[in-house]
Amino acid sequence: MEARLLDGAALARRVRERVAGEVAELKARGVTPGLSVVLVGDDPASAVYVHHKTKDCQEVGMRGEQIRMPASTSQDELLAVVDRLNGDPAVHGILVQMPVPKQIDPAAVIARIAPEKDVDGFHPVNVGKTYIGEDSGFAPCTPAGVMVMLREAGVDLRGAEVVIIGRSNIVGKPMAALLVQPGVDATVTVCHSRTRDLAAHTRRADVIVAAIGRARFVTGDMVKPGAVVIDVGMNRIDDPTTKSGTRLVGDVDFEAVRQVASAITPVPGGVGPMTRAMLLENTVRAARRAAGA
Ligand SMILES: Nc1nc2c(c(=O)[nH]1)N[C@@H](CN(C=O)c1ccc(C(=O)N[C@@H](CCC(=O)O)C(=O)O)cc1)CN2
Repeated sequence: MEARLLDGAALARRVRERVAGEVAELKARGVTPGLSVVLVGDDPASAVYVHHKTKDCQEVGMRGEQIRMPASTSQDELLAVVDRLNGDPAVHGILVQMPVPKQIDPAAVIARIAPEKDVDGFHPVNVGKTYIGEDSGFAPCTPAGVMVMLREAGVDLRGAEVVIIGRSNIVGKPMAALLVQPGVDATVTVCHSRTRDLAAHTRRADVIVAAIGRARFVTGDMVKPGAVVIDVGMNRIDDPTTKSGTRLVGDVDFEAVRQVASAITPVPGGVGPMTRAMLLENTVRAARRAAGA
């Protein structure tokens, strides 16, 4: 039997509706949640993501601001913008779109964002809070979105074997932190490019989270029948049959794995829309905290 499709786009719509209600309540109290998104350079994919983020804000009634800076921007110039946003009470959330040009150290920029405005959840204070299960911080949007998808799909994580492929600071590591929290109680293995016999790990997984950044890396024979497969990958590959000549695929060989798994997320339309929705949720939470609500 083919796997159930976990529709991230539909779930993200529901999250946005809920956030819109929360925004309306805050506005009635005189607070308009505001997100400032900073894009340095002109990477076309990043420009599209930033445009979507500010548009999402406006659609739920929040203030969404886009700050574009040239690719030649120095680290000090970017830090000065972050400082200004840190001090602006109308800005509740700050996000610097990654990647930044090579003359800028991303860690220095992330560390400069006020933790209470770091709606990306990348600041060391928020990383620490995510690890110790302290919910006064912000969890990074992609793993937070995956947690909501698993919960809404009714996946029982207690004692489940979860194998994460990828150890990035944005996805793999925080994903592991969220899954092992008491109350979630998954048993987590984090695999990466140096893992020996990676398929031996994935084949015993009840849940696989693929976030390695390699197109169609997870093949059907790597998946235990009935496993739940979450695809975080976003890889653009050549496809002469499309108008653009390219196509977006995940880290999972979707057609093969859907024959084996019990549930699977598509790319596009899976984890990506939930990442955007969780950013709205973190921003409204930041505004609520700033208002003392
Ligand atoms: N500061 C940050 N930078 C980056 C992050 C991040 O969370 N914070 N994540 C990624 C990019 N990203 C958000 O910024 C992101 C990318 C794509 C999607 C998405 O919805 N994708 C769609 C497909 C889009 C397409 O067709 O190209 C989907 O999966 O359906 C959401 C968020 C790196 N940088």
